[in-house]
Amino acid sequence: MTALLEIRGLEVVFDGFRALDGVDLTVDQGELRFLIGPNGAGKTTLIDVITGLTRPAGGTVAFGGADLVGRKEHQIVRQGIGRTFQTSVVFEELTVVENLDLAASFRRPLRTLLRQRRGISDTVAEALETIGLTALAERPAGVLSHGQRQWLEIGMLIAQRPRLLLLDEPVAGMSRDERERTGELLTAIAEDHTVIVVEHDMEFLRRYASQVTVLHEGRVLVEGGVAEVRADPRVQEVYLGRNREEAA
Ligand SMILES: Nc1ncnc2c1ncn2[C@@H]1O[C@H](COP(=O)(O)OP(=O)(O)OP(=O)(O)O)[C@@H](O)[C@H]1O
Repeated sequence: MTALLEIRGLEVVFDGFRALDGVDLTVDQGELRFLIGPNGAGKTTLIDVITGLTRPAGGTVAFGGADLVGRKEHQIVRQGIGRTFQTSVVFEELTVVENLDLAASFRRPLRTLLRQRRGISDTVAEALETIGLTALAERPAGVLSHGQRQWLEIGMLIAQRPRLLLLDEPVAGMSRDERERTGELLTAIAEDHTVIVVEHDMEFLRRYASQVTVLHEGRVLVEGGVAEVRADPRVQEVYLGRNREEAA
């Protein structure tokens, strides 16, 4: 496998506090990697550095061989990195398909955009099918349930055809059924994308993760297969401590 993302010695300092303290992370092309860690471990900060929102004090972030440090957010999006945010980016008054179309359009020249207005592009149709919202395509996004809205956001990312997707707590606030559907969605997406998922939900992790990186106090504590990571005493201590019985 080839490394798509190679992070070395990453450091982020906020007012003297080291939020990331020498993080190394390699994610191969086609991988589905889960990133976990207790509150304040640095997970969101790491995603923020990869996407250009936060500038590191030191270290390198190579994506497809090119260094991303110092690039602007929109340049990084154009390089092929898409992320979800904790806050929604869906336009409620637009339909599901219009939201997808808008997301897809950012790479298309204006002429193509106008031509394709009359029908759904293949990219949008594919995204719609992947997220399972075809039946709701013409409904305004404002009527969607919390789970459906999260899937739409994932669909909007896919429609931009990224090489790397970064998903920040995709099952937060979801019902059991929605979690299950999200797990299946992630598995499907991971077949042809590289995906990094930040997730707190241990049950979700147990069911859908294979490779896991555990962050703790701004460093990588442990990395490996999900079973191995869950069984690691250091992980149990810092992360699963409060769920030790469940983790056993
Ligand atoms: N802009 C900022 N200014 C100062 N400190 C910050 C800033 N952003 C994050 N931090 C601090 O950096 C540390 C890492 O935060 P981060 O949000 O990356 O953790 P996390 O692993 O995503 O946690 P959570 O699971 O709670 O989302 C925390 O102690 C946080 O308070």
